[in-house]
Amino acid sequence: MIKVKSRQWLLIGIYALLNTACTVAILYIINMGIRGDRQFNTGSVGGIFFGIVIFSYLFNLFFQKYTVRYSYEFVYGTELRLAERIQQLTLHQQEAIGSERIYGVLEDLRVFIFMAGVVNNTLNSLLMILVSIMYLFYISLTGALITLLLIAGTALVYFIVGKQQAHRLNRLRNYNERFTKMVDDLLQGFKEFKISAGRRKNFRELHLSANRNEARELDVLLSGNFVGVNILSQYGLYLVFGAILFVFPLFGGMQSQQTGVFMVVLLFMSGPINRLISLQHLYTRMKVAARRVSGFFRELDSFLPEAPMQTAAAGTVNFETLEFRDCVWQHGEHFQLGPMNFRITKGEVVFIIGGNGSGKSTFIKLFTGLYTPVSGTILLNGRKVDSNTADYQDLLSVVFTDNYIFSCNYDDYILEDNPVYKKLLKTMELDHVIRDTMDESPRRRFSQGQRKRISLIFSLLEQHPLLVLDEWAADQDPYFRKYFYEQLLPALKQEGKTILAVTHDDAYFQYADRIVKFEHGNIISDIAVQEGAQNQKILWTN
Ligand SMILES: Nc1ncnc2c1ncn2[C@@H]1O[C@H](COP(=O)(O)OP(=O)(O)OP(=O)(O)O)[C@@H](O)[C@H]1O
Repeated sequence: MIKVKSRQWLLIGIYALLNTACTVAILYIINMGIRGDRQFNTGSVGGIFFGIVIFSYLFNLFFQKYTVRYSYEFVYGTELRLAERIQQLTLHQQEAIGSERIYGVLEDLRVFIFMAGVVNNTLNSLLMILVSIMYLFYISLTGALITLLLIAGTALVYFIVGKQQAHRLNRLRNYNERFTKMVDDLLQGFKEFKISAGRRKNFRELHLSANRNEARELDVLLSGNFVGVNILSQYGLYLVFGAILFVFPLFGGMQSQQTGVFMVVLLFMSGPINRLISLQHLYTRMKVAARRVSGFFRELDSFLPEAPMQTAAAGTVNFETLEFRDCVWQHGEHFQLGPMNFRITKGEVVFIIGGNGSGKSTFIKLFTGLYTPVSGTILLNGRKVDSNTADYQDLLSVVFTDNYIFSCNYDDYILEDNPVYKKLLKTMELDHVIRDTMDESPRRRFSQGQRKRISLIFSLLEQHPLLVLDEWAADQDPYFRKYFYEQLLPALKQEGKTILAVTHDDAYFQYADRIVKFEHGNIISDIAVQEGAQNQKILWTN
């Protein structure tokens, strides 16, 4: 997931070498100074000392700022890449993934903010340990081997414990993902919880508490294990001291002066070792996060559709007819739409009707290219096209049943001082509710019927030839519903719009040119409404 380029490896290598050289030189000069070495009491050594300190400071500053930038670019860049990939998914794929996984990945990503600190501390500590060990070998081969053996043993314990910890951490992340879904329920279903004490109790006691209790225990266990291993390594270091002080002399050991220097070096080493140990939980968290994030991206990659074919009339689509031939869509094994044939011609008003669950909304998603047919062909102006292309979708404006109003304007039209927008506010009888043309004015809380009217206004501002409405009038009051069917739809038709509308309003069926009826995922009738029928109510029968 994190790719380090050869240029970056080179920079890390140069940094590691130079930084170690500087640190060794600084410590060497201090050591000599402490020992009161005469030759170091000269101005030139002082100059060298301050020179190295300033150079080392500036060099570290540069490198650490570089790694900080790299970490943040990685986190923020991956967030952008994630949003881009999600937008590339089909609706069906997005429905399959679920929002909690996406929130989970965003949370996983945040741990990489600490990447710069982890890399810098790890590099510095490892180098200091390496230099110290080399020095230990210089003082005493056997003593250094014992120390190395104990360090290797500790590293092995860490490796084994780290593996178990990673497994537990992964389970913890799964609990937290489920928790995100519950928070979603808590907020989205606030009203439903508020009106039922039993539901609230069950949510808290059977679901939320169980989830949080198990997650807490896992977290306690994880942190406890990390603390345990940290303490173990600290005491392991005391054991090395003990071995050098008490056991080693029994076998001939080192001379007392050597032992003193050896202990000083060991004490010096304990700093970087403890630093590495304290970073252990971050290593594990990053490892788990990296695995989860890259696994998620692999899943998204496997979803990515093949590059869509260009539409026949790319860029210059002039809508005349749209035809679905033998098209099929399946919701898993539960529901199949089609094989169905459907055609709509410029200027037509077609009503889609049928019982609940007959497949009307599924058809709308197929018609708008949100679902691509598993078989069959789509013909635009008589030429075969893919429906999941921008060219195709630029033909359409849609208001879904569960319409969503964005928190700001992501469209190409401008609302402010737009005379068409002003006129549409009047037409939809919203001018007394939305009194100005500010962009944020239509984005506050409205009634369901008002939200639908705002969405219809936005759809009309897109100025696309085909208007698709899924049960748009269902939330309108009787007066406005009548106005919609009797005046608005005919006016839009007159303007040249082609309209496909899902409806249950049988009182207004006469305002369509054609009525297409769905049953069990199939079109069972496609009937043209007789000319002049507008003056009489059509009674729809099976
Ligand atoms: N995302 C989905 N995943 C699985 N099954 C689905 C999905 N969406 C719809 N279905 C199923 O497909 C069938 C048709 O649903 P659809 O929403 O198209 O019906 P509809 O005719 O619009 O009904 P209504 O009038 O109630 O809105 C139903 O059985 C529904 O359970």
